[in-house]
Amino acid sequence: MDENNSDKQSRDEKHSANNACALTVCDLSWHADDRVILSDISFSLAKGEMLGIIGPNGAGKSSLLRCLYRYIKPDNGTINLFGQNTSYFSAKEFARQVAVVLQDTPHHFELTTDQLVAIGLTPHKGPFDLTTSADRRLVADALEKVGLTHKAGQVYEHLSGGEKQRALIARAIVQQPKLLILDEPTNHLDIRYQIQVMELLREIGISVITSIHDLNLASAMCDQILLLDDGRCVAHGTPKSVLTEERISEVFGVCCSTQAHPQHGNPQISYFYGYSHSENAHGKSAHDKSQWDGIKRHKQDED
Ligand SMILES: Nc1ncnc2c1ncn2[C@@H]1O[C@H](COP(=O)(O)OP(=O)(O)OP(=O)(O)O)[C@@H](O)[C@H]1O
Repeated sequence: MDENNSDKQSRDEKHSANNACALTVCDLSWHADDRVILSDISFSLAKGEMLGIIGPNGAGKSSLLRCLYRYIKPDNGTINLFGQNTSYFSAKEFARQVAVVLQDTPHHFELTTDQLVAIGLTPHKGPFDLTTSADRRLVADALEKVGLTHKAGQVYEHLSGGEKQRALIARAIVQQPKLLILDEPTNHLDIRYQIQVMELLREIGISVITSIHDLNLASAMCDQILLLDDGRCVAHGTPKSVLTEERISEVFGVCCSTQAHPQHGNPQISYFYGYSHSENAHGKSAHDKSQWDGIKRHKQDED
């Protein structure tokens, strides 16, 4: 009897551990054209947390996201969502659980913004289901969240780049996913909407994985950061643990200094201009820390 109880307890503990962990990626690798693009990537993401994927151009950020949303099939590795291997999900089940916002989206011709946002309802509807007042409310609420209520009836193609981006995020909200994956969602946005969109993504309360180039925005908004370089995970952890001067200099080939942000306390990065490596992160020689330290001391002396 005792043994059964302890078995049950350990099963329950395992179950709740799985539930707390929204996504687990284990040993993921992918190659294309005889070249390794992603190599042995492993990480996990807790329920409700935001993970920022950062790294230089060509590091593999979009490729990793494509594996996660099943656009490409990795050669090796597993991706579990709330303890279930996503490769076994039907397309509809996957769409109920995972929403994706990409940089380049196909043309949506003459759809109005609210019609585009309503597409997010599709995985939850049968082929003959009619639009309900609850559906309309979901769409209206999502448009309000992204500040586009006044554009509801406007043709989506006529929106600005930033408005289109926010409309796509509204569509993802309407989809009510458990995991939201975004590829550089702040690209087209002015600074106000960059902050607003990232804050909105945090407020939704679901697990979010986003690639992002702005390291300061990632530092301010992400719970966890995964730093990729040449298809490998160089570091994974809190912004404070990942965004060190040495690592940023080494991976991105720039000279920088960090200090705690006065509001949130995570690293705020200042870049020194005119000192970047001429070669990119993959081709550059080993990071010469003393060189960067010398430059920083020199700049400080000058000031
Ligand atoms: N289908 C493919 N076939 C061949 N090579 C590919 C393919 N997809 C990606 N790559 C290569 O993999 C590398 C990583 O590309 P990826 O788009 O994932 O990088 P990224 O980190 O998102 O870059 P960026 O910051 O520039 O958007 C690049 O060198 C790219 O050319």
